[in-house]
Amino acid sequence: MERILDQKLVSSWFDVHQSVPETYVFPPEKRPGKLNVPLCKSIPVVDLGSHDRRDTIQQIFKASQDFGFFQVINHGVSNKLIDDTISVFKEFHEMPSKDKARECSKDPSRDCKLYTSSENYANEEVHYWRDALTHPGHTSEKYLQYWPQKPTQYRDVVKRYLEEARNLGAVILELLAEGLGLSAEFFNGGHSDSPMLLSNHYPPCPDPSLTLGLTKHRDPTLITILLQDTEGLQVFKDGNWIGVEPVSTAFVVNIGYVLQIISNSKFKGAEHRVVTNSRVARTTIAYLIYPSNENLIEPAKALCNQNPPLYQSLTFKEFLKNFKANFKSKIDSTEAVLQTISLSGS
Ligand SMILES: O=C(O)CCC(=O)C(=O)O
Ligand SMILES: [Fe+2]
Repeated sequence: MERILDQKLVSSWFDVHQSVPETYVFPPEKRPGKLNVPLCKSIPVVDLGSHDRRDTIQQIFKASQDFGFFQVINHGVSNKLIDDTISVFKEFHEMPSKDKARECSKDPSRDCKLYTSSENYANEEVHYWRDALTHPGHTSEKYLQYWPQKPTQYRDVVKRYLEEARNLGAVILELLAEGLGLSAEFFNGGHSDSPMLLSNHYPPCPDPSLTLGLTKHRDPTLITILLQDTEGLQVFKDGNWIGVEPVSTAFVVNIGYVLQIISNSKFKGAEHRVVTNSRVARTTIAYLIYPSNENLIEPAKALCNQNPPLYQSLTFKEFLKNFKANFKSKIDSTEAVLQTISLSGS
């Protein structure tokens, strides 16, 4: 099993090919098209160090409505920790594939794991040009015992990083809650207490016009907080793809389906994708804020006074089951994910 995985990792073979293997070539209508899309200066970069809290809330609210995306700076996470974190994941993905597979095979429940393309590799028609490492975002020994021990600084750096990410997530969720007119603590607890870490790695690709790192999707999260240092992430806005500009030491935040439901569609889960490039490997680190499985996902009551609820209630576990059944990489079905629970008939 491990041997098979390590041979499939894009990072294990990308440099022995002059051209893109057939199983990675998207059909013409699904290809990324124009690669040099404009980098978007209009996706707001919000200064969390500002003392004008009302203004900060307003900026985040507007960005969440307009784009489902914003970036944050002056967030309190040190530049050194951000650099160390990016370095440790780059180093991880550059290790020999066998070592990577071994370092990620300690967890009997397979919550800590390495995979390539998507978790649905066996059933995909076309594979994505990415490898991924994921594990729960909790930092207690119960979880940490299964994390990689190579690179040697992995556990130390990633533990500190995840502690900071948790705090930052709580700050952002308070600002989002207040913007929606909910209590600042609204998202504390069950709505946000099952975070996951996901490190994506996209090796250089001989022909980026044929491949995708990730197809158009919305995240099944409450929100996602991403670290990126290289271009590649694009947002679908008003029928066009726009690039999310890497801002040094900023975090990119995007709204997921769960917040779309809870906000009764005041915020929309942002559609995004990842394109590849031929020059450098791109490594990103996502902190995915998920509810716990039994948490009830439904439009917040306070948001259903003037507007009827647009979605049925369901547990997060049920939501995920729906999500996996409806979101097939083969079809462009970001809307289909919510159709089964939509009350509006649209
Ligand atoms: O790597 C990126 O830039 C984005 C990754 C992403 O969208 C995801 O993991 O859901
Ligand atoms: Fe995503």
